[in-house]
Amino acid sequence: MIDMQKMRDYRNIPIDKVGIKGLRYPIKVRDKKSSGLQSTIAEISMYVDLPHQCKGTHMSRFVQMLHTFRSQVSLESIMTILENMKTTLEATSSHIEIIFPYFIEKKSPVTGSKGLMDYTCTIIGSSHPDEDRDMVLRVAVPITSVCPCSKEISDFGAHNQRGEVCVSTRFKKFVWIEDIIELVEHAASCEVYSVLKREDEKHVTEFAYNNPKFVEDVVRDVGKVLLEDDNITWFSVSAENFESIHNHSAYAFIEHGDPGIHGGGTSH
Ligand SMILES: Nc1nc2c(ncn2[C@@H]2O[C@H](COP(=O)(O)OP(=O)(O)OP(=O)(O)O)[C@@H](O)[C@H]2O)c(=O)[nH]1
Repeated sequence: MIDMQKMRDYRNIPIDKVGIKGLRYPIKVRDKKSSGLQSTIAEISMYVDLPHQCKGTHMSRFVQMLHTFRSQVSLESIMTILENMKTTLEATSSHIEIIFPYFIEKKSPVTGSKGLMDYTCTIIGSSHPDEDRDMVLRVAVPITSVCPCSKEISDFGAHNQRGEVCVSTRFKKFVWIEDIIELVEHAASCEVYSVLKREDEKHVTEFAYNNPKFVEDVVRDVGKVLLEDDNITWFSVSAENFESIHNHSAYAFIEHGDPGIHGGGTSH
């Protein structure tokens, strides 16, 4: 059978990233609360570089290789997967993006009603020639925000909305997803819950009203804590409020630290 991918290409153009995108796959992620592993379904993209003289990469090998890891796909195994990708695909660099919902059981603030909150997390890893590696963990956290300006100028009420804060980090040791979520939720006007009874709803409404925040306040409050954390070598924080009085969002972004030679391109 002819192997098209193995044929020669004459255009003299190397390819930076080629591979598979959006493959759904079960993974396990370390769960701080249970001290065990949480099973979830990820959407995985895997790429390698391709030299100018090669016509095509071998797409089937990405999936075959991933399958050898099966339920071992996790934060800890990513670097091994990246190295395996380079060997299996005969490449000099490899790149993986894993997007998954991470679930945390939360109790409502007054009645203690339990429900699962989902947080979208992304792990971006890459391996380059000479063992040069990079990994970014990104966590998106929904929040409630009350506008300080609206509260100040209005005779009663203040506009409030759901927002999303995205924290991306490069780090020396392991980082718990739960710790990033907690940090962001503390910086919000109020955190978001999946279950709220009427007593809870009264509490979160008043709590948020007493704690108004601009998007600027949120990114600064999150950034201040990350700056004090020795384990974090680089971070970015974005806050987007889906404004209830506009048909556009309010947005703020900060980035700090050394993103390494790979730049801050994976920031938000
Ligand atoms: N490179 C490349 N492959 C594609 C493209 N579209 C489909 N394919 C894949 O080509 C694959 C088959 O090629 P290979 O992965 O090289 O399969 P193979 O030659 O049987 O496997 P090896 O012997 O391991 O190289 C199929 O899985 C298709 O999904 C494309 O645009 N580019």
